[in-house]
Amino acid sequence: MLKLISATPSPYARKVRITLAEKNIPFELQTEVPWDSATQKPRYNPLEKLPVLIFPDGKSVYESHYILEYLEAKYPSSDYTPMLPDDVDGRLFARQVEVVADGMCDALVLLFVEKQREAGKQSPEWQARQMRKVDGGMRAMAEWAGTKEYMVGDRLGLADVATGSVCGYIDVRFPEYPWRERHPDLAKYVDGLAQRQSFRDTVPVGQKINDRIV
Ligand SMILES: N[C@@H](CCC(=O)N[C@@H](CS(=O)(=O)O)C(=O)NCC(=O)O)C(=O)O
Repeated sequence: MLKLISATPSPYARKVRITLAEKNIPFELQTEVPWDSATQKPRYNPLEKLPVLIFPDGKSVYESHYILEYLEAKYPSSDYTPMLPDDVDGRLFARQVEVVADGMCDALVLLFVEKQREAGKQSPEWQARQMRKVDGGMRAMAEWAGTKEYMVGDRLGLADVATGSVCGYIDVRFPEYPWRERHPDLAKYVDGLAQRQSFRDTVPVGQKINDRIV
C-alpha cells in the first residue's frame, strides 16, 4: 500500500491527502513533526521535506506539486477522478493557482520559522516582505474565485484543493490574519469546499515541536 509522510498542519501534505481521498486511492498516513530529529523524511527525500509519497518497493516521490502531477499521470481519469480539466488552458490556469497557493504557503512557513527566533533576532522587514506575498496571493485568489463554487469548470479540481489548503493553514497557524473580512466571497467559496468529506477529514491542527528549529 502507498504510504504518505505527512504533518497535521501541513498545507502541502493536505493537498495530497485530499487528492488521494477524492481519487479513492487507499494509503497509509504516517504523521510526523517535520522539525523534529525523529523524522523519517531524509530516508526518502534528499530535500528532507514532507509530504513524501512512498511506494511498497520503497521508492518515493516528493514536492507536493510533483506528487499531484505524478498521481494525475499514473492514475488515469478513466478509473480515477481527474483533478484537472481536459482543456490545456484550464489545466495551465489550475497549475497557476497552485503556484500562487504554494508560494503563499512558502511565505507563511518562513514567517512561522521567523517567529520561532528570539525577539531580538526577528526581522520586521523580512516579515513584512513575506506578508506582502500572502496579501498579494489572497487578492489573486479572491479575484479568481469571484462568486464561483469551483475555481475551474464545474467540479472540484487542483486549484480548489490548493486554495482551500492554504486558507486552512492560515486559519490554524495565523488565526489573526483577517482574510475573511478582506475577502468575504473567497471565504464563502472556501467554506463551501470545506463541506466536502475529503476536506473534513484533513482539517489542519497544530503540532508540538520538541526540537529547536532555528
Ligand atoms: N515545496 C514543498 C514544501 C514542503 C514543506 O516545506 N514541508 C515542511 C513541513 S510543513 O510546513 O508543510 O508542515 C517541511 O518538511 N519542513 C522541513 C524542512 O524544511 O526541513 C512541497 O510543496 O511539498
